Amino acid sequence: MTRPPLLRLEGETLAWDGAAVLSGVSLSLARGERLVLLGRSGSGKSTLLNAIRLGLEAQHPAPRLALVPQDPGLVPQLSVFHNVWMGRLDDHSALHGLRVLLHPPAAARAQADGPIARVGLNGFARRRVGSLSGGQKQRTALARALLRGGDALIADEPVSAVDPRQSGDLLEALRDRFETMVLALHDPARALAIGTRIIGLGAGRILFDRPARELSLQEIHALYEA
Ligand SMILES: Nc1ncnc2c1ncn2[C@@H]1O[C@H](COP(=O)(O)OP(=O)(O)OP(=O)(O)O)[C@@H](O)[C@H]1O
Repeated sequence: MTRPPLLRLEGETLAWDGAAVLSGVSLSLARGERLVLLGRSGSGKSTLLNAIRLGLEAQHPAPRLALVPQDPGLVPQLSVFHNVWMGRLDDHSALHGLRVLLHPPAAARAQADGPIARVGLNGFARRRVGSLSGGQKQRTALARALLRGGDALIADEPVSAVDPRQSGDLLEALRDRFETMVLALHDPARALAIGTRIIGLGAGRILFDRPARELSLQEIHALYEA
């Protein structure tokens, strides 16, 4: 028996302050898909990602989501551990969360160690996030998502600040953790390597929505030309 899609959008117009960014947006998202959004800067990748997130959050029951926004919303004054552990804050009462943040117990530190190591931040758990490089901050946000887990990951250019070798490894870590992913990426080769399905955006609409295995790099590069 096929399971119903997690989300279906039908002929939607996505707009900010009344100005349409994307028109005629129709898509469905099934469990197990790794959907990658590609397009030039300003083509609407974040806008579509946001609409997908809102659509998923409106479901009953809503799937558990892990989010990696473009601005990852880390707290610079707090340590890597604290920021990573915040991925689980809503799993506990506010009081328990505060207690862990004030006096992290060994068990909480141990839970965060795996994701911190997986993103290559071994030995950084006690470092203040404000003292990290851009790529290290981005990896902290990825560790937070890995610790959180969930039914789907929604991530906006989650590896834009790390070098190409690391970015492939980090995307694999996300793939191993999340059955379903929706990613905005700016690297077509990475998109083809990680995605099961690619949506190309341009001219205020979805230009194509196709299985990754059917797409060539040349077809994707056309999105960025002229
Ligand atoms: N919060 C917002 N408020 C108003 N307009 C916005 C907002 N976010 C995006 N836009 C507008 O929507 C359009 C598409 O932006 P969006 O961020 O979705 O593109 P993108 O493809 O993700 O770009 P980039 O690759 O540069 O991140 C742009 O014209 C942008 O100015």
